[in-house]
Amino acid sequence: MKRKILITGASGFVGRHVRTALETMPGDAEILDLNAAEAGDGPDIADQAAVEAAIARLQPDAVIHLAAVALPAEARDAPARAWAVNFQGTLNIAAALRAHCPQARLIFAGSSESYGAAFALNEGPTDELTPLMPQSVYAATKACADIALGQLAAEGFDCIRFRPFNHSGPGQAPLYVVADFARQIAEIEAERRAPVIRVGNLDAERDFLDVRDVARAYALAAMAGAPQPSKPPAQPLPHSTAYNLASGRAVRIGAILDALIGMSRVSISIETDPDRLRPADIPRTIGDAGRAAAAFGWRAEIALNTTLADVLDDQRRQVAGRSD
Ligand SMILES: C[C@H]1O[C@H](OP(=O)(O)OP(=O)(O)OC[C@H]2O[C@@H](n3cnc4c(=O)[nH]c(N)nc43)[C@H](O)[C@@H]2O)[C@@H](O)[C@@H](O)C1=O
Repeated sequence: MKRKILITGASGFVGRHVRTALETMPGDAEILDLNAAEAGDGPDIADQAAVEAAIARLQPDAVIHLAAVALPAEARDAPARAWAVNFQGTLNIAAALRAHCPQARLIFAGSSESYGAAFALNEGPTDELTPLMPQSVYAATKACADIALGQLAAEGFDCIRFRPFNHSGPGQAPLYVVADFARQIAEIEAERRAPVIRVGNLDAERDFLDVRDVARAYALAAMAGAPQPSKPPAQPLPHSTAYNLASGRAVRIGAILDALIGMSRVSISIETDPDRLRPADIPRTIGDAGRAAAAFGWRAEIALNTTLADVLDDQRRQVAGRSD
């Protein structure tokens, strides 16, 4: 029997990698794409009736819920929309599952940003028992959805709350730091921009992952417990639990910039752009992903230099493909 996996936000950056992860994983997944299954762009997840109708009709075994206002700056500029999508939208999906497919599992893409000010409480890696102390609108919407799902999980709802740390990879929009720097370098190499790269806060330190490692965690969680014909059943995941997805080490944004410039064939100077500095930027994030390792054997596998090289190549291809 195929396991029906519904992905919200399937056509987004992470969604495309989740689809690939599911397709290459043992077990038999039928991928349902909420975007493609519906007319146009699919139901607005903030629209409860539309979400309910879609879930009642599709009857998924698991939902990987990725659809979100994912850019912190966008959430800051349109907070009502960010709350409607990230918080109310998540509750809508949970409510629809409970009403129409109570056996289904919800996999929630939360965020390390939810820990916010609490990162400063820890010297070393932050684990899942650290309080959520969000500092931005984006982080608050994700933290509240995480807490609300934790409450439903305590009542027996099958829900896995992931808290992924920063992740990058091919296909990421050049609005996020790695793809942003890579895009500027690719444009400089193509002589479409002066050899000056514009940057924000280079002193921030982040625990970076490759999106393909994150996508594998979501796919594993969706497939766990699914029958696998020629193998023993996958280790069932403990329910009702939050999991960090992290590498366990922090890298200075300045080091990411240096590594990307080091991969380039041109000479580039650096200029701080005050518009890229944020009102409240967490100085340092490091995650402890020991719980995910113990529960289902997940570890970050792809080296940061591989991610950076792949993102730079991806941006070079995109810049070369542009006619302007
Ligand atoms: C975990 C979290 O991860 C993402 O949110 P983000 O952390 O805001 O991502 P970012 O790549 O824009 O910033 C990372 C760091 O890099 C610094 N930084 C310096 N200079 C530039 C710069 O020039 N551009 C950008 N974008 N950032 C810069 C910036 O100040 C920050 O400290 C989302 O996926 C979100 O959905 C999510 O959940």
